[in-house]
Amino acid sequence: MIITHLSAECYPIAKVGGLADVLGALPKYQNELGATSQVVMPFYKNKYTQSHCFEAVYNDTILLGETDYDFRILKLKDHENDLGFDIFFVDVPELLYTDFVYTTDDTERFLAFQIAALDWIAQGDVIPDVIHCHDHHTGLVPFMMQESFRYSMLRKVPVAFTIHNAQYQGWFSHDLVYLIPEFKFSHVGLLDWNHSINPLAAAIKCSWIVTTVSPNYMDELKLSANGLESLLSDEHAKCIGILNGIDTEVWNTETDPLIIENFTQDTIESGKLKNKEWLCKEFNLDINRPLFAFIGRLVEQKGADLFPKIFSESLFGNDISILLLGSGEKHTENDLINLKEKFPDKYNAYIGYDEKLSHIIYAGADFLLMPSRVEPCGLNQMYALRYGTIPIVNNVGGLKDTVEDLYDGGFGICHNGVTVSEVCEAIERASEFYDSDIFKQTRAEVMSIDHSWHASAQSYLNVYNSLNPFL
Ligand SMILES: Nc1ncnc2c1ncn2[C@@H]1O[C@H](COP(=O)(O)OP(=O)(O)O[C@H]2O[C@H](CO)[C@@H](O)[C@H](O)[C@H]2O)[C@@H](O)[C@H]1O
Repeated sequence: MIITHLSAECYPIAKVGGLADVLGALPKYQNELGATSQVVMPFYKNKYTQSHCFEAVYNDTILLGETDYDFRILKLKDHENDLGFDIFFVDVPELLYTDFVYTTDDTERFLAFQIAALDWIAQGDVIPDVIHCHDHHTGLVPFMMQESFRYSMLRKVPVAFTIHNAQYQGWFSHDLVYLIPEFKFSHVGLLDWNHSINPLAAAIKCSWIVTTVSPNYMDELKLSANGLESLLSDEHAKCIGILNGIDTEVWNTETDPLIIENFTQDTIESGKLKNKEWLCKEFNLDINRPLFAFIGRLVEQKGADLFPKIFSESLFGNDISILLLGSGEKHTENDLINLKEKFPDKYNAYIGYDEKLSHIIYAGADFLLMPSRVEPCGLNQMYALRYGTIPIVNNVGGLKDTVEDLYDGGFGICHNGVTVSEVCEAIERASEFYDSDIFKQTRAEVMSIDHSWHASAQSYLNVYNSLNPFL
């Protein structure tokens, strides 16, 4: 079975968030199960693309509205590829070769990506058995495969679509409809949602199957999906939730080259201590206090707007330390920077993106905070568990599917709702747990919870098979 994934991100080539982690792992695990799974993504200007070798496998021109753009399909050279899957890049130098994955003007960029990818796939000798699109940046692919005259040869190819985050939908004005390769205009309604062209909505309408990244998020979307609730309810028969996994080769405390000291379940205490020591030294925190951490995008979805208040209150009332790694909304970043002055030896923040630091924090922290208002799956809590760090989570989405509260015989701390008092109370519970007899035993035990991709990669293969039993 040949599966072609289309995505804007893929780890380790270009990562903004969890989408990249999924694309960097799922194809590898699918290949281990006997499939031929590959990724197609844009060619950005970054450290990875500038330090690796690529070969051009296709050259052509796309027409975007009235403008021609030359493009190439590049393949990462085999001898440089240790990803576990083939990866192809759509190189449209004028639009996609930018320093950042996302910019303020992404409509044309990602349309160019989708059209060039489909042009290349459509002319190929080997048409994939399944095309699997991820998030709104690839949301017009299912529509174009079904409706654009140019791609009529792809009409019978099953197309799966995964919603990693329904908050972002890629809306643009109908004035730009001329950018989409020609289709029967009476079908324009398939692109529309509330008087805009909505790539996420179009993908839900036109894909053969729609998946989300946890079962619970699938249920939640019917009630809250940033305006798409009724569409998801109407289309529920082709919707299914499959829990994300994590790449247990990358996220392995025994071999992780990014952490200060490697450790196993047997050496967890000394291993975590060495990583915590490094963090405390680097960020001027007291090693004897329980260390609470947050890693992620500083946006409302993650509860970040409340962090200044939550942190102030918790640090004032408890003998704890808090360390934050993240970037996002500027006013939140500023508030979080200013807070350092108030609690110089109990709190610190690194505003920015740092993969290595994130690994050390998962390894060295005692607790990981995830007060997300919405969390389609969440990978951080699974990385935390694997690194012996207890997650403190709001009971939503994939967090509900993966974290069981201590009160229910589980191993984590769950709260219901994202308010300052709910989260502060959860932090207090965690501090008490830190001092209890079972804390060390629990954190060693959680390391062996299996969240690897094995089961979920198979679930995706089963889904593809259900679309075409002859695969
Ligand atoms: N400043 C920083 N420095 C270093 N690393 C950082 C970082 N900020 C974030 N990260 C890393 O980015 C990833 C974030 O993954 P998540 O799945 O938690 O969130 P995200 O909201 O991006 O993903 C969306 O897609 C994924 C994948 O489906 C869903 O799990 C999730 O719920 C959904 O919101 C983790 O690997 C984390 O360590």
